[in-house]
Amino acid sequence: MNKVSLRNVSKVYNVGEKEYRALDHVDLDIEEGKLVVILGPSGAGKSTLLNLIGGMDVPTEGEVIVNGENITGYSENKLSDFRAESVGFIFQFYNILPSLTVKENVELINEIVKNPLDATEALEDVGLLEHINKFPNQLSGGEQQRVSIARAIAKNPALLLCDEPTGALDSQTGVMILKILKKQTTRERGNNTVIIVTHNALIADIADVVIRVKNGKIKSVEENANPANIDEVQW
Ligand SMILES: Nc1ncnc2c1ncn2[C@@H]1O[C@H](COP(=O)(O)OP(=O)(O)OP(=O)(O)O)[C@@H](O)[C@H]1O
Repeated sequence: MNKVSLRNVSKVYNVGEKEYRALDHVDLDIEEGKLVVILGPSGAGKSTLLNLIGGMDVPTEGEVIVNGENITGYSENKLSDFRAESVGFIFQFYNILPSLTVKENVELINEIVKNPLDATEALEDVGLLEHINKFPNQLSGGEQQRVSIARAIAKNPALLLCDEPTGALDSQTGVMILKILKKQTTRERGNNTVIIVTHNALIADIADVVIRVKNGKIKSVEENANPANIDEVQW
């Protein structure tokens, strides 16, 4: 089953009299339970693609279908409900609340979704068990990023969208996070689909599917018949 389908999708930004075509008539299908990596040079349209798939932005033209729902034309409120129920985000910006402890930041998710994973378990997954009672300003940058990853994992969303999730992390911690992201796609966690935007071509080796984007167009979609073992990835 397709988790995500884009039909003839374009995104045009108008700044003054100038027009920027961030995505140009894109057609794309992504199956459920896949670990997908999107590669491409700066300005290629990768983040725009992620934003449209996650219902954070709307296309200028075309249709976006996620989980069988055609989200094109949804009102702001409906898009917000869709994001809350079905989508998890991991960004370069951590978006954690400074006045809450690590554990409380992850437990926030209990107010949004019906069947979250246990916050402590998610924090153990990302290697932060010993830091759960600290406040964010008592953590390193990489640890703060892992809190936001734990929160996204605890939500256990059908679609997990990640923009440079290992950007601030060393190779060893990055590998740990990639393993967790991969685990999200297993049947045990519900065949979730994980889409990772990255500049790190090494990460593409472990993906089930690699999508290359250039100048707002999909250049190629390749299935990896034998994804590399995550433990062998180093950068
Ligand atoms: N709000 C906006 N207004 C105008 N142009 C925009 C806007 N957002 C993105 N763009 C343009 O759309 C194009 C695609 O941007 P996008 O952020 O999707 O690229 P990207 O592939 O994610 O790049 P990077 O790897 O540098 O993050 C770029 O040329 C960018 O300047």
